[in-house]
Amino acid sequence: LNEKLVCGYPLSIFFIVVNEFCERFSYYGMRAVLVLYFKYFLRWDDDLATSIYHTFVALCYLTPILGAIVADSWLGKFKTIIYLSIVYAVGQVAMAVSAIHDITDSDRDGTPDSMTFHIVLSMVGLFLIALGTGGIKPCVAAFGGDQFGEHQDRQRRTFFSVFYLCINGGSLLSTIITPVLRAQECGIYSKQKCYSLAFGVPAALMVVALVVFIIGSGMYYKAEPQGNIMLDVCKCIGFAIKNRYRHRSKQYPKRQHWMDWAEEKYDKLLIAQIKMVLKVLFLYIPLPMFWTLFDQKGSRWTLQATTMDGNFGALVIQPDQMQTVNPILILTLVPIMDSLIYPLIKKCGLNFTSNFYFSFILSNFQKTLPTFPSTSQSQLKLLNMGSNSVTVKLPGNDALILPAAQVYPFINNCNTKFTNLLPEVILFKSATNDLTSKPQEGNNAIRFVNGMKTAVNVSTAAADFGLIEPFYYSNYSQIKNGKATFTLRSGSQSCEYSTNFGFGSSYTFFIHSTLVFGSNCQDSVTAVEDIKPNSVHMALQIPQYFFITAGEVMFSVTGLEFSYSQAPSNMKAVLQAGWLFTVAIGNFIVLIVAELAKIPKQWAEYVLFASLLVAVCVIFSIMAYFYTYIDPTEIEAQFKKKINEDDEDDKSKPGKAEVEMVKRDSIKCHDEYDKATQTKM
Ligand SMILES: C[C@H](N)C(=O)N[C@@H](CCCCN)C(=O)O
Repeated sequence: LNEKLVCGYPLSIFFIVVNEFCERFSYYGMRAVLVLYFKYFLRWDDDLATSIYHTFVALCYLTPILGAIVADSWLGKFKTIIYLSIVYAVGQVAMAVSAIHDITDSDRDGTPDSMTFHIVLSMVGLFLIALGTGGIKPCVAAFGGDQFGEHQDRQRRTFFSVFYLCINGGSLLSTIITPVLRAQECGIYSKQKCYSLAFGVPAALMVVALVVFIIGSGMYYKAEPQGNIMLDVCKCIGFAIKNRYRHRSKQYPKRQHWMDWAEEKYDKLLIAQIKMVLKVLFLYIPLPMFWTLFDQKGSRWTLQATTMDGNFGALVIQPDQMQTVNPILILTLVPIMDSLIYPLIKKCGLNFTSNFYFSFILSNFQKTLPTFPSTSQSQLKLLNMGSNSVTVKLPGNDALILPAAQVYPFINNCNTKFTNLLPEVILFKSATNDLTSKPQEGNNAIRFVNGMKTAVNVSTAAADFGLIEPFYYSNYSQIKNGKATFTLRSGSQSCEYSTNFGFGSSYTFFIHSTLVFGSNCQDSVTAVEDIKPNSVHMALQIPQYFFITAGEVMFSVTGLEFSYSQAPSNMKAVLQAGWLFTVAIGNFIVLIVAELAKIPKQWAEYVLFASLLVAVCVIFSIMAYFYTYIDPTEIEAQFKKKINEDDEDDKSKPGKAEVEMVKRDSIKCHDEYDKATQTKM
């Protein structure tokens, strides 16, 4: 093993933890902005964005099985990590390139002309990333563990804690940084949200991760591939099922466990080890439901944050930055749990690792959208541009008093004819480009109506509304939250109008006919709220993050330890892959619900998930209650002792010992065992 020690730790593990930090930065940084990239760059709806996001996450947790097989039976962990990291980095670069809108923006209007190119490239990129990140996942942690000798148990445990903190450190930094990069504007011909930079930095970090890992190359202990234990396990289970089926008639005596039907061909130790694994895998059945809720942080919760108010005083939080709450809480909760809560619970005589906990999603809902006309209706807006109130009578409706400089939104059936309106009342039918949904990414959609008899030019530092003809209105422009000052210009004369914006609102500003340029035009513009600003604060997501993270600390960290401690020595990787597989299933459940169930109300979907988790928790508690802890090392030692004793006996029986030797090695040499038993017959 590694000779170079620093403070009692092999020097090589420093390269491994730095590699993990950079790799997790790369993964979580890209993941943080992914759903917004789908929605705002590829222009997918919420359900499609959520589905593709969860398909990707599910794929990331299916590929560990592939990585474990390649590493164990062919390349070894070191080479597998190197090769798959290259695939991973290429995938990240493909994502960054796919987000450059200028590549296909031949008319230079800021939107890609061939969306297919961007979709195909980003899907290829995501596939390569899933292959890379999932493939190396079971290898990196195990490779780190391999660097410690038998006598370094304490150091190995500390390594795994530091490893988990590195995961969350990388995740924390990247979920702060990449949303900031995404919010920047960049481009060659036109400026757009900088998704290419938000994906480019994670790509660079993956290259750094690879380089750091290669630098440590000379210092690692590289265990040789041990043969494919996963294949052996599958073959043994397959044989047991086949053999049980062949001997289904009542004339054959029953065996204690169905796996015992593999005894004719397979070693008793392997069978005992498989029984241990199956026992744990059975306990895993309810687990995917936790991941179903947990992994919605990156999809539904981020989309929910886009409709919320992110103003934290001195700090304005981007919707995707809310995901940082999870690693911040992990970094604070894990030390608190480890040093305070767990020892306290232990003192009370409870075995904590046997308990799994759950969290509920506290969903908050908001209604800041107005009632929009149905397909059989149209929307009218009445604007009194005069200086006195007027009474308006619309056919089939009561007379209404419309105060000066006020707008009245009115929904009616398309066929109604309006006549005899007072000349100072402007009647305009909402144009097809009226907003019917919240403006993108917490921005405000603003337009102007010119009630003057002369054309007016309106602009701000961020947007130009152009020249608005008399009694016409401009197109919408996106304005960020905070104070905005609009300059209204007619010929050489101008005046300024300032107002404050929140998040996600839409306003129509009416320029009065009475406006006098050169004076203060603050009182000559009326703001009419078409869509209310986001009224629910993003801080309300913090409790739901707290609960889900508390669940993660108690469930994920203890679950990992549980999987490791209950796995036979040669099947630790098998169970790690099984554990990660539950994450994949969890993401498939979101996929099924988002795509197939199509629950119209978001709150109903949240309630469904929370109820399912409660039900699963009850079932899981019952299963956990009946689970009896085992000590795999003890069981394996007993088997080995028995084999040694049998060996001693067999030495005195010439001929038989040779056959039994072959039988013992049958995990790897089934064919030899078959031949040996045939010879014996
Ligand atoms: C960042 C997050 N708190 C974390 O620690 N993630 C772990 C486990 C993820 C399991 C399912 N998404 C990681 O290895 O990234």
